[in-house]
Amino acid sequence: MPDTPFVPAPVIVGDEPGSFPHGVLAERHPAIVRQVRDAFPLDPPRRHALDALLASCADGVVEPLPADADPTGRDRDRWARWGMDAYAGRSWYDVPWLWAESHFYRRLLDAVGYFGPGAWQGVDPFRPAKLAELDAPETDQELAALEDLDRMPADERGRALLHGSLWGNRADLGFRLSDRGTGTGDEAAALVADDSDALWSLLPVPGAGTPDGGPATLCLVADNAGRELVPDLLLVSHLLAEGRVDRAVLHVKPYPYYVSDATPTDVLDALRRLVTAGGAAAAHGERLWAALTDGRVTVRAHPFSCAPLPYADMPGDLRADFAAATVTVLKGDLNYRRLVGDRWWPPTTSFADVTGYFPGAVAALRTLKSDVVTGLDAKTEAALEASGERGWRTSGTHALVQVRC
Ligand SMILES: O=P(O)(O)OC[C@@]1(O)O[C@H](CO)[C@@H](O)[C@@H]1O
Repeated sequence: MPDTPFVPAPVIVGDEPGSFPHGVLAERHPAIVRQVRDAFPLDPPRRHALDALLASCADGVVEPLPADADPTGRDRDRWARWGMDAYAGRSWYDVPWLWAESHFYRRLLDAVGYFGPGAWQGVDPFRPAKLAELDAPETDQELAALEDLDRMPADERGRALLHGSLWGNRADLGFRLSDRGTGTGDEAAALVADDSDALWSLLPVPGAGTPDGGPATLCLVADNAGRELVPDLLLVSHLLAEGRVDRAVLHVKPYPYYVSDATPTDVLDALRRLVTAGGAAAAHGERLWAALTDGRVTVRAHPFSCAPLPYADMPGDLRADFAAATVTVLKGDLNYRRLVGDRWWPPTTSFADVTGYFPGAVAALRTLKSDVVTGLDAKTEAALEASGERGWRTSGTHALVQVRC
C-alpha cells in the first residue's frame, strides 16, 4: 500500500445537467417507467402509481417506501438501514447517484405491485424484454458458434469464453468477437485494462490444488440476464469441465433490478435455453444442470445484492462468502461501481487500493457504461482522452479485466 494517505474521491451525484448521471435520472428513468407502463395491462391504481413515479423523476424527491412496501416489512427495515431516513425528502439529484438509481428501481417495483399483495405480486416488470432477448435469433447464432469453440484447445477456448463473458456485458456474446481467443481482434484495442493472465493464474490447473488445500471455488457476482448470463454460465461450465474450479457460487439479484439484472428465474430461463439448444450448448446446459443438482454450483440471491450501497458496506455473511472463494468475479458496470465506490476517482487510482477492503482475491469484468474508472495506466488514460472519443467511459465500447490478488 502506498504511504501516501488514501483519500476517497468525491461521491458521484447526478446534480449537473448535461452529465451522464443527470441524464440517467432525468431521461433514462422516465423512459423505463413508460416502457413498463406500455408492456403491461396494469389496472388504474398501478398506472397511477407509475404516473406518480414518472412525475417524481423530473423534479421530485426521494420518498420513503409506503407502509405496505412489502408484506413482511423486512425490506422497509433494510432500506431504513441503507439510508432511507437520511435521503427521504431530498431531490433525486442531490443524493448519491448510486443510491438514487437503486431507490428508483425499488419504487418502480412498488408501483407495479411486485411486492404485492395482488395479482402482480412477484411478476418481473422487465421479463418481456428479458425473454425477447433470450429468444432472439442472434442468440441462436451465438450458441451455434460454440461448436467451433469446442474444437479449440482448452486454453484458447477458455480465453474465448472469458471474452464472451466480458463482452456479454454489452449484451453481445463476445466469443464471436475474439479472434480465435487470442485477443488480437478489435476487442483487444477496446480493453483499457487487461489482467486476464492474473485471473487465470488464480484458477488452479487440474491437480495443482489451492493454497489452502480446499476446493477451488469461484464466486461469480452476475449482472444482466439473457445474453450476458448465458456466456457467464458457459464460462462456469468450462471451468468446471476443465477442473479449473471445483465449485461455483452464482450470486444473482433477489428481485428485478436495473432493468436486466439476473434473478433466480432468469438463471432457470438461461439454463433451459442452453439445454434445449442442442449441440455444444446443450452439453454445457446439462453439465450445469447436474452441477446444480449435486451442489457443485449453488445460486445465491442475497438482499445486499439489491442494496443502494458500495460493497465496502457489505454485511458479514456476504463478506464470509467472498472470503471463502478462490476468487470472486464481479460482472458488469453497476457491480464495478459498487466494488470500487461510485466516486470521481482519477482513472489512474490503483484498483488494488480501492478494493483493498474486499475479502479474498477479486476480479472485475466490465464494459464501461458509466463515468467511474480506476486502475488505468497514465499512457492509456492519455490516449483515451486524446482519442476524441468523448463516450469512452459510458458508451460500452471499452472494457476492462482487473484483478486484485
Ligand atoms: O451493470 P450493467 O448492466 O453493466 O450497467 C448498468 C448501468 O451502467 O446502466 C446504467 C446507465 O449506464 C448505470 O446506472 C448502470 O451502472
